[in-house]
Amino acid sequence: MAKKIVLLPGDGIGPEIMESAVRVMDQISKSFNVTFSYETADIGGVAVDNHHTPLPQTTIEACKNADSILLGAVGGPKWDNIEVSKRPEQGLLGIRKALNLFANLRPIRVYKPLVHASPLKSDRVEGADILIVRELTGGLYFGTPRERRDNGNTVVDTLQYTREEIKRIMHIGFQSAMGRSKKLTSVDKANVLESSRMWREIAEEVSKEYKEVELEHLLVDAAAMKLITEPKSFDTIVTENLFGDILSDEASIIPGTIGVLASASLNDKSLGLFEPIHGSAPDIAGKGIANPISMILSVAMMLQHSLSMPKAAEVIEKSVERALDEGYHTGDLDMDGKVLNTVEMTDKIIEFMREE
Ligand SMILES: NC(=O)c1ccc[n+]([C@@H]2O[C@H](COP(=O)([O-])OP(=O)(O)OC[C@H]3O[C@@H](n4cnc5c(N)ncnc54)[C@H](O)[C@@H]3O)[C@@H](O)[C@H]2O)c1
Ligand SMILES: CC(C)[C@H](C(=O)O)[C@@H](O)C(=O)O
Ligand SMILES: [Mg+2]
Repeated sequence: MAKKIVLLPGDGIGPEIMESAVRVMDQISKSFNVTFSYETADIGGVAVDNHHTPLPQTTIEACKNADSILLGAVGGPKWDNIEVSKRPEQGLLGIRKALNLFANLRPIRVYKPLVHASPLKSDRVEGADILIVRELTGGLYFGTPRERRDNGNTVVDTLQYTREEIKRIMHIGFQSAMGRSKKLTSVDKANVLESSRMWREIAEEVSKEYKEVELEHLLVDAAAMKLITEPKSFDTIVTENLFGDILSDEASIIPGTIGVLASASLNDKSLGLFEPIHGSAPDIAGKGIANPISMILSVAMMLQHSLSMPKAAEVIEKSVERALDEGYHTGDLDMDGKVLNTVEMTDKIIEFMREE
């Protein structure tokens, strides 16, 4: 039976790179003799324009009935000054919450050809391979109250976590570390925040169930520094929502561009949403020059984590690596070789997929 994939292209470069994703899926379909059926739905700014809301009910329903979901990106200057409930980002936060996608996996791998694309010294980044496990449905992003008070002169955001929310993401962190090199760094701000002190307590508690995993705690400010100075000292990182957001963009310095970083957002069933970690890149949208690799590797993560097709995921990863290895890249990467646009880069990757 056909696997039902919901496509949420969104805004800015979202639709441009989603086109690459679908072409890659079509190639997988041919090579592995599987059928995918696609349903495209609106989210973010385009949904505000078409439906007056960044997350139409029809989009939520389509996602709930899907085998898997691919998302491009949301947001852009056009919608920056509209009322908060209509901001495109609310669509993304809303779908994460509606589907209970609490576990966000953000791998950072330095493919060999990217070693020289990084602004960091080559010997520091060569071989770096990190997985950031970001809690995605709690913390400052969702706590209430969140409001202006005192005639707009005071503002409140709330950082709230339940024990259960911390425990379940901690298990994902330990399980991920078990499948890697069995080292887990839990990042918090326990010298200041009560939420972080509870986070640390729970990390210790859960660690008793994973005796083989070496657990270390690191304060987020020090983690931010060490990520750049000693990226290879990290393996798996588990952290709360906001810290994970910031650290994962920072980590894009390691491979040299945010345009190659993909992510998986999973719930406790098998449903997942797969998307680049970057945004809608308004500065390059419409120019056809966006790096499609973040989106193409999101397809690979979907095949691996949600559709039980690890071999197909591997074919994609190998082809991406080969394209970079042969010097083909988009303009966001500072490396030798040939600069291609989005469509040409996708063509190259698909050409190599056919040869796998
Ligand atoms: N998941 C998401 O949908 C998501 C994530 C982050 C930001 N946003 C939204 O996107 C909008 C723009 O945000 P921003 O500019 O701060 O961050 P951004 O990630 O969109 O862009 C940051 C920089 O990275 C570059 N970049 C990003 N993706 C690229 C790619 N695939 N290829 C080449 N270059 C790429 C951009 O050109 C820009 O210079 C905002 O509205 C923001 O809220 C959405
Ligand atoms: C657009 C925004 C809501 C989102 C986040 O902060 O989670 C983005 O930055 C991300 O990293 O996916
Ligand atoms: Mg972010």
